[in-house]
Amino acid sequence: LIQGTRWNKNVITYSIGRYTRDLPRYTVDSLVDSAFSVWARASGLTFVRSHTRSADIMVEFLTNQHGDLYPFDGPRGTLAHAFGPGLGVGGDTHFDDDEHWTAGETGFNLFIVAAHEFGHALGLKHSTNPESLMYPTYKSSRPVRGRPGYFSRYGSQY
Ligand SMILES: COc1ccc(S(=O)(=O)[C@H](CC(=O)O)C(F)F)cc1
Ligand SMILES: [Zn+2]
Ligand SMILES: [Zn+2]
Repeated sequence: LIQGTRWNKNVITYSIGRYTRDLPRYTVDSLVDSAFSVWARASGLTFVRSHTRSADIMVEFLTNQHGDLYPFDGPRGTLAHAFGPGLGVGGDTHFDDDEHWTAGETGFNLFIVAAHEFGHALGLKHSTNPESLMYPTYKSSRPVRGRPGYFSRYGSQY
């Protein structure tokens, strides 16, 4: 959402608030951590998990009206949103809990969506390159035999 700025520090804290019931908490923790590590490798920033609401990036699963100007829309449609860097709501990343969140190929893959949203939380806008993590639309890519899978392609890029 409010985008185009950058964090003015290299160590950024994040905290996970409300979880989804679609996945075990430790799975959400690990997918969120992996999504941050994509950007840590790409940017040299350090992301540190905190358990307080004073963290820079609050990560939460929410539905419909949830206290900001961007209510979610039930299943499908908007999957998530993130505010650009800044104090308070800056960096906060919300996932629509009316989606079915998964760690695999069905539903919406939390790692893929989180990695995209955290790009926005770092101030990045969309890319026109369909291969890019910041491409505007979600696609669940089933790795085709012989072609690198979604993850390994990104892995090689960062
Ligand atoms: C690949 O990651 C995403 C793609 C598309 C979305 S979205 O369909 O929720 C998009 C929000 C966004 O680009 O972050 C839409 F405008 F709402 C979120 C994550
Ligand atoms: Zn929100
Ligand atoms: Zn986006």
